[in-house]
Amino acid sequence: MDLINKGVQLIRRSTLTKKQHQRNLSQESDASTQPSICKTPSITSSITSDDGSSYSGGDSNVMTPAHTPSRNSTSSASHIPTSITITPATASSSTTTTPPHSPIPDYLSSSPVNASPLSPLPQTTEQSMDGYFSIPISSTTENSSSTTTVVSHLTTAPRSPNKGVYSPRPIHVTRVSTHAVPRTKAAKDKQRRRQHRKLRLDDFILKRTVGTGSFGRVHLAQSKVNGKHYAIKALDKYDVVRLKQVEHINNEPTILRDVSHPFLVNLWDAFQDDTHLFMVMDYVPGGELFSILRKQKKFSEQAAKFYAAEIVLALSYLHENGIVYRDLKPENILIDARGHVKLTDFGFAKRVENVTWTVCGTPDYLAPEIILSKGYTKTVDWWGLGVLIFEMVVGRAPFLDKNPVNLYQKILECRVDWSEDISPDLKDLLQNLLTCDLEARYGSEQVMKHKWFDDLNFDQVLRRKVKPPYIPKVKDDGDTTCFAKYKEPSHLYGNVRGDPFRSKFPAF
Ligand SMILES: Nc1ncnc2c1ncn2[C@@H]1O[C@H](COP(=O)(O)OP(=O)(O)OP(=O)(O)O)[C@@H](O)[C@H]1O
Repeated sequence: MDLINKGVQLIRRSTLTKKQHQRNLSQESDASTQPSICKTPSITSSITSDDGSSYSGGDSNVMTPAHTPSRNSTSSASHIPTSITITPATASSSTTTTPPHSPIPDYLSSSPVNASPLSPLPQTTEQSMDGYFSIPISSTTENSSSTTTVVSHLTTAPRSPNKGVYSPRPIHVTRVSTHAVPRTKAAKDKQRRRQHRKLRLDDFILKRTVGTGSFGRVHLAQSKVNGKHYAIKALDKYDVVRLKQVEHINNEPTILRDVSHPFLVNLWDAFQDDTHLFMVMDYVPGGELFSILRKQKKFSEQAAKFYAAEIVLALSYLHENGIVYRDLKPENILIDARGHVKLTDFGFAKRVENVTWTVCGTPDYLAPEIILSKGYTKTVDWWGLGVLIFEMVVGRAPFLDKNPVNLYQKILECRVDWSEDISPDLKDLLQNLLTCDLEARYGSEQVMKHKWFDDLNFDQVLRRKVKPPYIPKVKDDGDTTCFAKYKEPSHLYGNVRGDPFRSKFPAF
């Protein structure tokens, strides 16, 4: 009981610290249409014992203020329908017997990895709406074992940078990889990402903001080399340091560089200038699952099953690679042009050998073992999956209370506010995910074999062969209609000033 009080007190302190920053959708212009769910900010804090000492093994030893979001959106995404036709999954009825293991097998030829920002597009290559390009990077060969410098063959043409109009220009691309031919698709993807020089802001035309977070914003950006669109997350170094998030922020590119999976966002590079940190990712044009859920209010079980299955595979891949994600929520699930998911925001993801202690995540989604300040493992992500599925099907989180202390008590007692909307099979699955008994809580294999997923073939899911319930209407790879509008900053990046923080961010 002592431990519970300590945990709840810790959360209370943490929550109050961040309350002033807390924003939710009621601040958006179309607040009248919002359902009962709100965008919930992520929090982080290390566990400090009564005597003030820190538990070893945590991410940081200091009680940190919240990982505070500031979503300054001024209107909601315009293209998301208020009702979507949910088509049952088209996969065969057989259940997967072998859960897909890391690394991603070769048969995933339709790689989710996009064209490199420095890779010119051959004129014969058609730009695909989901960002798939089947071109090799530049004119290098994959099994070359030496470092070569190549020059693309694009013709020079005048650009209109101010209007953001793309015209190709030649660029020198240095091949830095000298590795042997990669054996797997994942390895190939990783190698492709290393095959260009370090990116810089000047390689892109920065366009509108598509999302905001605690320390900065995510821009749509267009490569000056190939005209393709990317997402650039820009974070203010000063804020990151002030809010003691240096380690988390370094974790994000470090982990993203190491992963490659159809349902994870792809990172091309991370770099910094004097004032900001930048991450260049594939742009995922369908917007947040959160926005779709908000407009829909809730999903049919069949639709929820589709999203859940893709997330199950993403989490399983991360766990097999020793990574715990720790911030599962609809805000962090993006929808690509074909309607498949891309998990983004790896700010809380961490390589975990055994257990970790940091209190981080989003209040509604916090697992009991995190609140209890117990060491925890990847089991927290399976708890998060339970909360996510519940929220998709019911339209609200399973544990709700305006008072954070009561909310955490409910979580600790696993007092789920069940709904009639849930089928017996799903209830059984959720009871095995939303359980405080860590030994009993389902993991990857048990989830995939559960009867709720009986009509879904996970091999088909992994191959992106199951038909998504909702396909966003995007007209080109830089379409932003699925994203809310945000107030743009008056001045952008590139200020040159003394930079005392550069060495704190080796991952950039
Ligand atoms: N690759 C992407 N393509 C399109 N939009 C993106 C992409 N990455 C992020 N976004 C948008 O930007 C928003 C903020 O991104 P992200 O969550 O990574 O930032 P953050 O600073 O870590 O946020 P928070 O502080 O809430 O954790 C996302 O919710 C999403 O709407």
